[in-house]
Amino acid sequence: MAGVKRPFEAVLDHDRELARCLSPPCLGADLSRSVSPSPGAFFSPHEAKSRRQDGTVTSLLSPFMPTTRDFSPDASMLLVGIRGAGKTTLAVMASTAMNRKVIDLEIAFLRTTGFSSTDYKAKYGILECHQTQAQVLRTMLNRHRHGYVLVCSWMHGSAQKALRDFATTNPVIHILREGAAIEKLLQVSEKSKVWNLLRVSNTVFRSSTTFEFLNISEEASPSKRPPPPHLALKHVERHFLKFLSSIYPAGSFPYSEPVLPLSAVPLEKRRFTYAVSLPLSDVLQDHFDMEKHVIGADAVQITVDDLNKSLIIDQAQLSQLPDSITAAVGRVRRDTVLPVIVHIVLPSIESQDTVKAYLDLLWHSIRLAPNKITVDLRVDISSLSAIVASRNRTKIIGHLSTETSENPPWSSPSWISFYRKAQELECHFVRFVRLGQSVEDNLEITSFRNKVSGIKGPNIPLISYNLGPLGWHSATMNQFITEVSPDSAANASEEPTSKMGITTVDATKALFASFFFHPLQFYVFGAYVNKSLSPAMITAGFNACGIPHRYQPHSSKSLQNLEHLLRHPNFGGASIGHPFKIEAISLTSALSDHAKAIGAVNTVIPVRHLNSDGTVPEQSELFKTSANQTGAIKALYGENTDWIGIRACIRRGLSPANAVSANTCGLVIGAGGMARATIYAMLQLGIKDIVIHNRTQANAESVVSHFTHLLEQPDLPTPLSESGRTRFIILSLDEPWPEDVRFPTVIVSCIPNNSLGSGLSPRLTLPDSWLGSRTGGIVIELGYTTLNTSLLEQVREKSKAWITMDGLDVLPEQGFAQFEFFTGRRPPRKIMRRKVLESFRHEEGSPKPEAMQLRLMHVDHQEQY
Ligand SMILES: O=C1C[C@@](O)(C(=O)O)C[C@@H](O)[C@@H]1O
Repeated sequence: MAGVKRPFEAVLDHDRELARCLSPPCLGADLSRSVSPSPGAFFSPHEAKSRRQDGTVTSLLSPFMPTTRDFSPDASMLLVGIRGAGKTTLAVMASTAMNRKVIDLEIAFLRTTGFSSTDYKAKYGILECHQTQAQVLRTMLNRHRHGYVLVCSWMHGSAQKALRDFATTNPVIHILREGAAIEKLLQVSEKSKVWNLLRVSNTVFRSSTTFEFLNISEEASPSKRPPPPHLALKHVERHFLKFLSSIYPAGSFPYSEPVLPLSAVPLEKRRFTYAVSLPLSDVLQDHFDMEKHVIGADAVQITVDDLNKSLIIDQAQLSQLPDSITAAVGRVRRDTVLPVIVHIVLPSIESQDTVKAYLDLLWHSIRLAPNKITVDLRVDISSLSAIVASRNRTKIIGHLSTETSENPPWSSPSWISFYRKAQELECHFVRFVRLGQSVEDNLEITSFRNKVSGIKGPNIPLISYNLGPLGWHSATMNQFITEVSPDSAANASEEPTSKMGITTVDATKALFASFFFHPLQFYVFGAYVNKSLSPAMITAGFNACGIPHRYQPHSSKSLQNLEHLLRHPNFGGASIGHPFKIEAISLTSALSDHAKAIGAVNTVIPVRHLNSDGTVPEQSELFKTSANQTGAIKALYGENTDWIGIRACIRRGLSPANAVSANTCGLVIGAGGMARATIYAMLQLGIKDIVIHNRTQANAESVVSHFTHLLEQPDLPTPLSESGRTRFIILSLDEPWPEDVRFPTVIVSCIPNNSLGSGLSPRLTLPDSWLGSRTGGIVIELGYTTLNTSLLEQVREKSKAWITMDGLDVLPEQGFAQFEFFTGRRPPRKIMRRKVLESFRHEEGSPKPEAMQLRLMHVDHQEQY
């Protein structure tokens, strides 16, 4: 739905009025002056005043932070921001994902008064218009507290008051866009007006909203090649849903929750997890290659170390920091699947100016809903506790770092008193780091950890280690969320500085070198896997992360003679290929819920420790006890990652116009193990009409009966529990498309297209009448031996609205999940995707070389689901 758009001049008139009402010392807003923006900024640095005439520093922001921020899953959200920020598009995305209605306040105003805001203002004057808008706003907010997405761009005082009241019970989100993008979008000749409007609106909305989301536009960056059009909106959609899921309680987005295995295991529950520390200025660089910097990391820490510099050097620079932090959090959240930590460095507590600026930045950062934020434990408890109380779902790391040679030893009681302070603040983690001064410091830290574990009160997980070369040992041995430098930094600097930390690759290599981790042997098993691309792909991942495991293909006529490989103490795990995916269940002692539901496995991992009652531990435990360890194998655990790969490709390829709704239909071709994984992926995405075509009707019937039975089970986990009226329909090619079923927008062909099985490359095409979707859809051919299948050619000829994908798209996606099971580490996605494309050798149906080149180029834009 589209909002009522006001002419741009009307927007400016309105905001000129508004600027007059704003309090001068804090904002320094004067729309009559023109400013020239600096690239990437939301407003001009020279205009924002933060130092008063008398020399005292005022608050950079007016923190508005209601403490009640525990929203119910159905709490309506209100999106506010200026025209052009993309509120309506985002509202539609949220409404589809959460199954809610959108209400545009401009339309509500028109319906209530019979006038648009502009006409009403012309007829009754500006004050009357503002009052009526505020009334409409209050009425609509009161009536629609649950189950809606509301959109509003009114900024005047009475509207702001209504926003603040609503924010005490519901999420009120300020939507921003970079100045360059708004400028381009609105095509206004006087650019300074746009920049001034942005400056004012940011200040206004920051004082009446609880959250802020930067709607990053790819076109805002002139140096970056834009992604293909069908992907541009997907990036925005994924980014926004990821942001919303950090605000709403877990489970609020049943069809878009993260499904990668490590996403379900908190960083502190795994062994050796790393937060790669990226300086704010690096993240904001135009050509910043995010993946290169986060290889092997489990979280990304944005380190804001600009406070000292800014206060001394440049007030204007300081005033830009909130915008920069917003932009950096946006980029990291959009470009990775990793949790985001914001770490603002407080250089000194002697200067009140610095502490004040520090607190302002903390208030601001909490608005961005990062997964974690650090608070410096030197700051007084009353200032920090207000921030902690407003944290919503953000976890708090009580932080203390001493980097000078006078820093107190670990035996000093001051560390213990800071730990107690963190307990009082109800921090979720404590992080203590100090410059290592002797090798003995690494031993002292162990006794310090023991001392902490004896402290009365809540047992807050402790992250503690020594910095610098003398501290590397303790940093490597720290169990979770160790701060590390990006690998690229190590490569760039020939002589590591004393403060430079270890990288994830260094740490991983050190764990293997010191026998904490052991090199293991992995396989892909199948009847004919000599040409499998998995070995090249997974090995590329191992190498990039500094992991010395080996992965090899092993073709075999049967699974029965593999026992010696599966029970070898060095066995690390295996991918299971065609035709063993169902039979491989018989090798396992326990299956994941997904593998059980699908009735097929494609991943087997060893279990080295059983529970005391002899059962296999929870999946999350396996990462800790079995990954990267040799030793006697007590059992095998079976998982299915094919559905994760198929789900990721469907999500990536479905345009917002084809977003899954109650009537979406999926068509599955085939009835083997991959067809089962596909049906399961469709159910997980909320597709409720599933049509199956298979040459042998009896096999299709058995698949349908399998899933019908599954959906009848009580206590199904979400989102399967939502699949109430799911219909399964078996159709043969000579039948017409059923009248009461929408044309399919998701088509997945699961026929193996290598020279196995049927012995045929598929020549299958669908009746033209089945391809009736006017908005096209996505067709995925799961095989990758033959890329240009008849089906893919058929839909490509039909219309550009059909997006086609093949096994070269699905293989890495399922491989990422497998890599996590095999190593307990996040996969380097681009490297693995690239390796698959580079290693591919076609059997027939040669893809044009330039087509492959194009695919390699697009690897940069592929979504991270
Ligand atoms: O289906 C496949 C392909 C595969 O078997 C291969 O040969 O690379 C690897 C499996 O993990 C995956 O499920």
